[in-house]
Amino acid sequence: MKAAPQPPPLSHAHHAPPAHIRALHKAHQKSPLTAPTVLDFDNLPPISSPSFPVITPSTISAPVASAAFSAFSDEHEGVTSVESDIPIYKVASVPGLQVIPNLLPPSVQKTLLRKLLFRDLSDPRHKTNLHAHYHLPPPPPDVGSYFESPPETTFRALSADGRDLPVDRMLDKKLRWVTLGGQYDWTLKKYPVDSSSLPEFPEDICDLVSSLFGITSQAAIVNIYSPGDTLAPHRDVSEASCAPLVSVSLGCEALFIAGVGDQEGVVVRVRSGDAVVMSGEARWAWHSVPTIAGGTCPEWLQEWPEERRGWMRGKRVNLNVRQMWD
Ligand SMILES: O=C(O)CCC(=O)C(=O)O
Ligand SMILES: [Fe+2]
Repeated sequence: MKAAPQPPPLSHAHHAPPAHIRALHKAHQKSPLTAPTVLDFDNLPPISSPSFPVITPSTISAPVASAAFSAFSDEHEGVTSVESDIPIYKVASVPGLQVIPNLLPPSVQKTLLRKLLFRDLSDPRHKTNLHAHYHLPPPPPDVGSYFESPPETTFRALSADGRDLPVDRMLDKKLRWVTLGGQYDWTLKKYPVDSSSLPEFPEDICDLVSSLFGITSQAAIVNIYSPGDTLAPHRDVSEASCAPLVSVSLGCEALFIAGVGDQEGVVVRVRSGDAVVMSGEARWAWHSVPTIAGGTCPEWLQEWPEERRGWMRGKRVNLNVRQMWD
């Protein structure tokens, strides 16, 4: 019998990416989304072509997706029902890598953004990249979120010689990530040992992810990118579970690279509402984001949020969900 797969040892978090993934990343830092090396699910080659890059062995059924979306929806954005089953594509060259293009309907994307950026970002237990450098008191209850903070709001630097951070600059430039639930320590590259002090993972997001993908969300990184930003090649190996890693893209388009071991990697064009699942062998794949493309936010999302019109036009938000243990 084949032994059950095991997560790699924690020391793997400190391994350097292989040269071929670094080269692929570098080659796509300036390349257009339409480069011939890019796998684009809106422009797949004809299915008869001998090197057809994907297989579609399964779907998320329309009733399952509809139930998941309607449970998640809020009155503000309304409910959308799903008419047909949603295909899950397996990328033939990277075993275990799955892409579900166009999974989340617009109303669900807007609801998700509001939960992440209005609600969860306002909860000081979910840390951001800024907490190490600034006092970040939660927005007062009558204000509700940082997006509604008056423009004169500033955050005090922790160091005596640091400059204060105005709320505009915080939202437009400096905010790079928020961690939900299990608070990943980026310096030590691990999760805290004492889980009793962790904030709960938001229940509604956990329910959405578990009904669509069957994983138990225990930690997430919400990455907030601007055009021109990149994410260097890495592997997510700090979790003690082999459960798949689920990644949802919102806003501007990007290129996403993934490759297992020394096998050739793939470059996928990801759009707002797409999900990428790294399962099986690909759970420990090297991956990176070499390009975030400005001017590619879908039109219906460009003015979001109404409290700060146009913010989303220049952003890509990625929700990266993990199960830390079984
Ligand atoms: O932004 C993405 O698509 C990937 C993010 C990622 O790999 C991570 O947060 O570990
Ligand atoms: Fe990652």
